[in-house]
Amino acid sequence: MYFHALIPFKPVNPKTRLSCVLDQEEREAFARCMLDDVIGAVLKSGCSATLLCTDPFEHEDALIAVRREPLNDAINWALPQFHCPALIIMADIPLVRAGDIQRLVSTAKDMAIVPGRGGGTNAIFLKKPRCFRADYYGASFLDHMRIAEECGFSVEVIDSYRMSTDMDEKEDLVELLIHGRGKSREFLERLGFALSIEKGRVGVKRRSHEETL
Ligand SMILES: Nc1nc2c(ncn2[C@@H]2O[C@H](COP(=O)(O)OP(=O)(O)OP(=O)(O)O)[C@@H](O)[C@H]2O)c(=O)[nH]1
Ligand SMILES: C[C@H](OP(=O)(O)O)C(=O)O
Repeated sequence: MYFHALIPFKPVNPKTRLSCVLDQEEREAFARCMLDDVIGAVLKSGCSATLLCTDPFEHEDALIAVRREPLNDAINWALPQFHCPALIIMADIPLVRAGDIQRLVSTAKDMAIVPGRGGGTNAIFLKKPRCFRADYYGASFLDHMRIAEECGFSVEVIDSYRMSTDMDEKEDLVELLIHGRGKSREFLERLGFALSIEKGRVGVKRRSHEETL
């Protein structure tokens, strides 16, 4: 079935938690590459994409709505306008594939939710979006489960490595370098990022800087 994906996107000064390894221009380019990977998976899954952007932005494969208010206010402005099921999916999950999205939108429950690592929420599929309210930040997964209960929704929690892995901190880049197939992995490699395999957990290093991050 055909669904509409709402993708919040912050094109200006995004991903500040990656400032230790990427400057602002690089973070903006990285965010665009991740967005391209996510939009690619969304379209391939048969859904359409609308970006909810904090600033003016253009994308040949998506509709754009510019909403300057904070994330939750922007989503909660959009949700009541849906008269059909809707998918909210974050732009920083570049490992996502079309099959993952198809699994999400084919849930038999009223809502399917994908937790993000560290307490967040990376995707929510809502059969009745007008009844729901977004509450991102903090332990948003728990907050969204509570709101679903208040709405009387049945819920499927989707266990998906690829959709749960968002690129928030430098350690997350390890997953992208190992499992990524799209533009964002290529982008990191072009900047000189590579795995740093020493003892303990695998890390990343940026070869151009000759330093282990
Ligand atoms: N519309 C909208 N989208 C946002 C906003 N803040 C973040 N996003 C998007 O929401 C998703 C998850 O956001 P975060 O992981 O917090 O990304 P971020 O704010 O760029 O990263 P940090 O600066 O490191 O917190 C990404 O798709 C962002 O592009 C906002 O204020 N408005
Ligand atoms: C928006 C926020 O993202 P995180 O900071 O957890 O990546 C959340 O998922 O609630």
